[in-house]
Amino acid sequence: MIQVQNVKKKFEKDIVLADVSLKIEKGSIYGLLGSNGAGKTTLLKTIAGIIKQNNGAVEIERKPVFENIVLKERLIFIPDALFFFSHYTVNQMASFYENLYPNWNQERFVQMQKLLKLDVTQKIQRFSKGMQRQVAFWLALCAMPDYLILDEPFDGLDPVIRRKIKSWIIQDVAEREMTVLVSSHNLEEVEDICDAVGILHRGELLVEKDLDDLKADIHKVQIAFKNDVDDSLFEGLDILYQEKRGSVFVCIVRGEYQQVESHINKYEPVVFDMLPLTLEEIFIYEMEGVGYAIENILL
Ligand SMILES: Nc1ncnc2c1ncn2[C@@H]1O[C@H](COP(=O)(O)OP(=O)(O)OP(=O)(O)O)[C@@H](O)[C@H]1O
Repeated sequence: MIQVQNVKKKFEKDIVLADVSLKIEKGSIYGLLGSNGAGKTTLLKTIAGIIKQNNGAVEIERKPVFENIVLKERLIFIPDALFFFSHYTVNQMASFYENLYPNWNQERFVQMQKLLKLDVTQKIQRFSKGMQRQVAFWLALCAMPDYLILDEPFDGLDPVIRRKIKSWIIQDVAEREMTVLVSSHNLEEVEDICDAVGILHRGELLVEKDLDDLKADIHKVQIAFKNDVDDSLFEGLDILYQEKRGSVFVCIVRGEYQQVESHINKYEPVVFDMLPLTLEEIFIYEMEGVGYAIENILL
């Protein structure tokens, strides 16, 4: 488990992380979203133990991460700007990783090469940007980390490789309870893999949600009635948003599916649809609730 408690980080006088607390359960994938300059990379580097917070605590398995060599053998951070030693081939870089990470899996390295089809004798810096990113994931996943921290990880990967890498990550989470923290500007980019999402804005975590709960608990409802309905219909629902399009009411309702359904059915609607919301729509309504327009925060 990763636990961040009341973390503050300043660069000179600039407060980049104001007072951030979050918890990432073992074997889960957490998406950290936010606009440019929100503080995502700073938070990721703090959690990876690369930089030290000014205040608060960053712990993995209840131990401080900063300068913790034992923990770092089980943690990999893939930054947005990749780093490889110049002139190193994939094989040489793999040997470097093998020395650094005790759980290095050579068998997996060979298997993944068959799928990625990259030349292990090629100098990494001669590869394209997307191919270098493939190498970063390849090496990271062969180090068998218990904690994988990814900063804008999918930029520059083609859709086929992106899907393949996401499925490898999900497999490691499912099979050996790897814990993943991934940052992105883009909700759609991470919504298919994350269990929970937090939105960071100007150094503060605005909302943090478990996605299954969130999706199960919020619905778009379209209803129409033959005659006028009395106000008790809406009073009995937790409505986040409501508009009338002709004779059809369109509402965003929070609540358990069956409860909402049975409440509305009592009023004998002639049209009644309950539709799931996209994650982006859910966040738009949630963020409006706390006074922010999500369009200004995410892509
Ligand atoms: N080493 C540093 N020295 C001084 N200021 C820094 C340093 N690193 C980051 N900052 C500042 O901290 C703020 C947050 O930067 P950070 O890279 O964490 O944001 P981000 O959310 O990852 O942004 P982006 O999505 O654009 O990558 C920015 O204002 C940045 O200028």
